[in-house]
Amino acid sequence: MCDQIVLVSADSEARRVRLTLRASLLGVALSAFFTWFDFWVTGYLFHAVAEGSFCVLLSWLAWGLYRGHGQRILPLLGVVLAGVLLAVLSITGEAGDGVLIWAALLPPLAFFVLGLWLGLAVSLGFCVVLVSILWLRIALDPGFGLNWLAMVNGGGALLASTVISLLYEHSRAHTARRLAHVANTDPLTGVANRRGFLAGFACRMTLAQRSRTPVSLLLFDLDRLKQLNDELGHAAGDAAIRHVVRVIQGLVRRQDLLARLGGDEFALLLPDTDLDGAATLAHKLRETLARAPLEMAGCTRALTLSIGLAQAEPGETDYDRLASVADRCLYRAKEGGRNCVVDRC
Ligand SMILES: Nc1nc2c(ncn2[C@@H]2O[C@H](COP(=O)(O)OP(=O)(O)OP(=O)(O)O)[C@@H](O)[C@H]2O)c(=O)[nH]1
Repeated sequence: MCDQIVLVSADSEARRVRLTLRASLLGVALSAFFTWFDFWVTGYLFHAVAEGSFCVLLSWLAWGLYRGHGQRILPLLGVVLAGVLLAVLSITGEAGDGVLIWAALLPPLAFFVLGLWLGLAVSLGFCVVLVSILWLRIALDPGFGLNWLAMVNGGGALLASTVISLLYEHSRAHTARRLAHVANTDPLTGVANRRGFLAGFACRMTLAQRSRTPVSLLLFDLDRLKQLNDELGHAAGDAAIRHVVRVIQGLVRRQDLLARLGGDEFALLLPDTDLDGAATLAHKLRETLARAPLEMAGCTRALTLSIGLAQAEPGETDYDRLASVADRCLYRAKEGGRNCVVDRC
């Protein structure tokens, strides 16, 4: 639930809802115009009534989205309404063959507003329902104002626009996931970077607040990386950073959040863990790393960590205070000679 990609996709869902609200407002303006146009200029009363009803329903939908209600169900309702309107226009045949082509607008709208799977379901459902009703009408009533050729053209356009929208939405969603991954991940180690950590932090703290469980933070820093870089080269320093991450990943739980904040500084957020539990884990990390030396550039080096700890206050969701306590402890660990854990400061 607190996965960074999930968080970013929730963010893009919120953006989608905002765009849907704007599109609805545009739809309100357009349908109001066509209601007036068909009522006063063309005299198509049936169309004027349909467009007027659409305008009222769309205004209600836009108002709901504006108030932040039903952000899942209202967009679906909006697309279904648009489908019904397009189907009614196409099925009546009053405006002739040409109007069927407007049905091809529904798939792009559905994919944009509802995303990949719901968009696909609604688009295919619309294709099946519309084509079946039109086929029945043509079969039962040869005088109906639509011919087979118009039907094949309209059905083809509808199917083509479904396939194009599907391909587009699939590639858009893939690119969004990829970008989210790159933006939130440290390329050297594959764990979260500072940005990913802060997103995951906010989500875990909110869950902990709800469940009233303790959360602790470890800040740790690899000891004497500069010296290692100078002696064995930058590639060996990189290997040391990756080794630390590998060792720690073997010791933490799925719900813990490990991140490289920058350079040789790391953070580990431990949900459902108090300060004593965090201190036990911190000692284990330090000892395990010290017992797992890394072979690099032809020699074996034991790596050590300095670790500072802090436990969040009940109800606390702010990163800065928690990080400043853990950072103070980390500073003391470095001052105290490195390769140690400081849990109270
Ligand atoms: N190889 C490598 N080195 C890095 C990377 N990022 C930062 N560094 C180096 O890591 C060193 C970190 O230095 P410090 O944390 O100040 O000090 P330290 O040598 O680790 O010593 P203490 O932290 O005081 O124990 C700097 O020399 C940085 O240039 C990286 O991605 N790869």
